[in-house]
Amino acid sequence: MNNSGAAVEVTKDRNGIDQILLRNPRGTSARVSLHGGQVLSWRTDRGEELLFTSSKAIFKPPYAVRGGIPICFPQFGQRGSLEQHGFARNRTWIIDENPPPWHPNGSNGKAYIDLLLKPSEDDLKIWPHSFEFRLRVYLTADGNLSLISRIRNINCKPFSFSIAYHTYFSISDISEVRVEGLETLDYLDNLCQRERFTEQGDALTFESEVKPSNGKAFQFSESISIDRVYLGSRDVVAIFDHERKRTFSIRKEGLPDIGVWNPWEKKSKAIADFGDEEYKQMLCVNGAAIEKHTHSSRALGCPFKLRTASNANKKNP
Ligand SMILES: O=P(O)(O)OC[C@H]1O[C@H](O)[C@H](O)[C@@H](O)[C@@H]1O
Repeated sequence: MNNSGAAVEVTKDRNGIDQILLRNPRGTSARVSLHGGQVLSWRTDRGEELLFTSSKAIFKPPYAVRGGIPICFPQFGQRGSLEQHGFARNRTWIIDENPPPWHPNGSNGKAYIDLLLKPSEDDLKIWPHSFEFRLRVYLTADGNLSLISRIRNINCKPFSFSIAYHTYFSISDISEVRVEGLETLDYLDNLCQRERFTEQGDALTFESEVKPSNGKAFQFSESISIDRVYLGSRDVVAIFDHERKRTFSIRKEGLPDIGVWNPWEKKSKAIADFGDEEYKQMLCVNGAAIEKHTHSSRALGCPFKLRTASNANKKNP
């Protein structure tokens, strides 16, 4: 516990993997696993969980955890030669015991942890670029959850990568939510071989079937799903959950794009990773950068920041 009342505790999960519990002075908490450097939980001071995790999630390698905030790196989706979403979500990260300092007073009231990932020799065989990935996860004094990533190029040879914070938000029901901030943007539809379309609606809703943008029928019957990457989006996107009267505001920096995914698709491969109809209780809205380059320098790269706030963290007046 530091003098502002913020606490950081390292414990082991039931598979013996270290996890870090962050708690801010008002009782908001977050849990981060070294498996994947993945945030698995973000709770209000009343104990309400704000992130979704599947009841079928497996919390140990070689499985990626279905829920929380997987870090997709060095590849987001299938745009590259690696396995889907890259390997970072499947590796064991370490805690940096001597993290770089915050700017003066920057850590006030914050509960935070710095994690590091460096490639193993096996990683270098499939992706021959030396890097150090530094992830800082923190809870602010008012309960917002923030992630900041910096990628350092270690051997000076420039490389490209993509990155995403694949955030599984917990929602009441997919038909009860709307997403604002994506209006008029162009997006790539993964359900149409990444063809480019322009968002027409005022806000994104899921009340009825979301068809592939080219209007063609799904290849499966009964398919309802969304899987898009919105390009060059505004830095604030909001999810409104009408039934729970809850709003999530997602503020990103250094991340030009936003992925939106819900596998409401009865025959989607991912469906097997969810309990009965559980996929209706989550929506992934992912701050992403589908194309980034490092320069030939060992300097820390520009930060990728994601801050999520929820009105569920606000005290009742
Ligand atoms: O099943 P996973 O590898 O965790 O991926 C889950 C989903 O991630 C992203 O949102 C992709 O755009 C989807 O196509 C993919 O299905």
